[in-house]
Amino acid sequence: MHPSTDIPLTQRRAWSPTSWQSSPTHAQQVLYPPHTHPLLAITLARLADLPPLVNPSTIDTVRSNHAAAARGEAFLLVGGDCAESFDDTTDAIVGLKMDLLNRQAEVLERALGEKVPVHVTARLAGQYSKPRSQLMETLVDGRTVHAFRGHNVNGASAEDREPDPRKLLHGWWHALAVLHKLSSSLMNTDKKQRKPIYTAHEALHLPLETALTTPTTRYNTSAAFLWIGERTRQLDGAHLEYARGLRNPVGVKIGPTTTPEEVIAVLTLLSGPLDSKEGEERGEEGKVTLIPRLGVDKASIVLPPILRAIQASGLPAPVWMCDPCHGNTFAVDTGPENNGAVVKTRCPTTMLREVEQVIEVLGEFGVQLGGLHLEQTGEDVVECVDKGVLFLSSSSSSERYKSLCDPRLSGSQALEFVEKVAEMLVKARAMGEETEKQGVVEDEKVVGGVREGQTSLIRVPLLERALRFFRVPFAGLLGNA
Ligand SMILES: O=C[C@H](O)[C@H](O)COP(=O)(O)O
Ligand SMILES: C=C(OP(=O)(O)O)C(=O)O
Ligand SMILES: [Mn+2]
Repeated sequence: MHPSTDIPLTQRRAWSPTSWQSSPTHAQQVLYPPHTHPLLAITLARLADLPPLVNPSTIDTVRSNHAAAARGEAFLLVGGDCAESFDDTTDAIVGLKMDLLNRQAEVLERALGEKVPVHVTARLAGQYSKPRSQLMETLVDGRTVHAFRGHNVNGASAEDREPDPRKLLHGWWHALAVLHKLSSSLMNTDKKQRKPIYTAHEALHLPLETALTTPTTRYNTSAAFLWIGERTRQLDGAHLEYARGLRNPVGVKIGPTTTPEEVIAVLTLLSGPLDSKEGEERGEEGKVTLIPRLGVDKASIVLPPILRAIQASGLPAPVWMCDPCHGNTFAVDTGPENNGAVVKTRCPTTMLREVEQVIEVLGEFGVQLGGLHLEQTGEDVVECVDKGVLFLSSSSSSERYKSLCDPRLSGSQALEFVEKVAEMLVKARAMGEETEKQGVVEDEKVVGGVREGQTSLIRVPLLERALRFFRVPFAGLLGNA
């Protein structure tokens, strides 16, 4: 799925916001009908003329937050919808999302203390373009239509599936409205909003992202943080070519089939320099955020070779941000009461186990988890469940499954989830400190030449203790909704 045909840097052309156009777009291109191409061109030109949605100085701040997270000196919380809806650009719904993120940040801050500031980023104000497993969908009436690709592209209703370029401009205005709420809340005198909420989305729709990128200064001014999805991170592909030139910090999702070679190639590519001649700066730590989304019980198999390869590479340290959502999605049939509707769901306890496992494996390599990436909403939805059924026979419960794409944790589930993750992080950090002290003692013991020249900390004997240390009680965790 991800060919390791990396193009050596020496063969790459100079980067520009459009240099990706000479690389293959392996998957997920939006196929606009030919009759809309003139309108697409006009729309993209209009978008390129609009003012920045996010100020470059904000992007610089976020980049330094990510550098701190890569060093273990900050924690990044990212949360929001799978597919943000234009219909949710309301004061109430955006407000609920903000309240949830603020409460989660408070929980994490209380747990991690002053030495580890928590920075909050929302999948908001631009998370309007979606990759899909199947780009076309056959409806019950036999018609084949485009799959829903996010409100930037088409509508969720079967009648509105033709990609429409005008939606890109609508997306810009919705993003502006949401950003206005985010920034004006900081000015409220009641001080409920204590810290900025930055914005992020998947850099999927390359023509759009290009239009919103400043050519000389290389900022994508539509969000502070952008990520490349699991389906579009091909090493020779257009998405990574686009991302490698950005000044914004960039995330890369990594699924269970990811190899160490791929990760090293991704980090090398995104850590610059931009071409063989320029003498450009090398990317700093935290420029890249690796976002494992492995699925439960995969971390101990997939991550160790990757961590080993990174530690041996001398490349700038990435942020490690766990997405426990995308590897743990499954479909359920909701039964005859709901006309046999099949919907996607996730079990919060399974997701939590993935976070625990990722923290544990990172800890074995002396690395702290630097961030958490959740699909969530502040609303009281029923989309993820641990036990029981998703839809009860009453229509009120099916009305509470509202997601346009993947299932989200409800506000109460997401808060409880972060409370549990905070406990895990505290334990992991305590373990890390203990291991480091132990490492110093070990190092002192070897001075004198017995193992001179060996700089690695001796972690293996501590592993067993670490595993015992980690057990977090799960009982009674996260009931339905
Ligand atoms: O959010 C991620 C993807 O867009 C989503 O998981 C794809 O879902 P699908 O498999 O239903 O297309
Ligand atoms: C598409 C997404 O995830 P992934 O690329 O990990 O499947 C997402 O985060 O919405
Ligand atoms: Mn999703």
